[in-house]
Amino acid sequence: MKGYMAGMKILDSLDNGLPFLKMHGLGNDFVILDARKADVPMTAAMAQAIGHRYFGVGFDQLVVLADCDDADVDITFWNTDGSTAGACGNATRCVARLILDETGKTDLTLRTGRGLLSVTEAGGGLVSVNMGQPQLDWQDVPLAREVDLVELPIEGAPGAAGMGNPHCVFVVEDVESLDLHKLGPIYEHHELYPERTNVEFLQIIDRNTMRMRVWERGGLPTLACGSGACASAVVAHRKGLTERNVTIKLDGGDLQIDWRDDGVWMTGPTQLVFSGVLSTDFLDKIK
Ligand SMILES: N[C@@H](CCC[C@H](N)C(=O)O)C(=O)O
Repeated sequence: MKGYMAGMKILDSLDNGLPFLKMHGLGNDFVILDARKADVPMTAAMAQAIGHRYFGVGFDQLVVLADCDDADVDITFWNTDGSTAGACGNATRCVARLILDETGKTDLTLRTGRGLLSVTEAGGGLVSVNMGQPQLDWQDVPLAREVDLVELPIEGAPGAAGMGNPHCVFVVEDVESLDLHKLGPIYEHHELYPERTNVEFLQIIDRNTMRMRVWERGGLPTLACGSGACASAVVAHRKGLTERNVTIKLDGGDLQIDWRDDGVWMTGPTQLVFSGVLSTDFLDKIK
């Protein structure tokens, strides 16, 4: 420990602590741990403890980076309830920004639970990620049984799509008036979704623009959800409401989504906020 904190005994536990980065993509915020050089064992209980906004650092998702043979980096996503997710679009962009800067490359391949994702530097501080083709078979979302994915047998006839994680997408008249804390948990735990689901509410502005609010699986509304924006663009297009290329206006800002022949491309900004160190004292207590 250097500088004015040198000699403060309690701060010794930072010297051998665990470094992390705090980033966000449109206010969807992440703690990023780098397990490429040193092992970072993670458990559901540790993720919950680090994610606590008062007793920990706080995040919407915890992201662990690891080495792998077939991509620039392997990424695992944890939710605040200690569950893991196969996809997280905003965190994928944030990690992409780190690796683009670290390597000096303009194109990357990232491994996530969804498989290999292509990334490209989009200029102006933006990053584009190909989130892959949407999963449009009921078993892949997954849903509990075979139903019409464009009009689910749920009041309001939402649509379903998988992006490596499940999504339930409602189209509504007035998205601002919705009480996400009331509605979110009802649909997150709907019996049609055996692995629970992320829940998106869309208001169509025109054929290339939508407003979206989200309740994420894991039990919280977030300011943005990249995979949710991709799933929403897919559902809205399949319902005949929008073109394949849309601007999605989220609470934290705008994402560009383009459903092309090779997959759903998502383009948006990222922000590195700060770096820190989890103290050994804290880590000993949460292990
Ligand atoms: N914020 C994310 C999605 C994170 C995972 C999600 N909560 C899940 O459990 O599937 C995004 O930007 O995609």
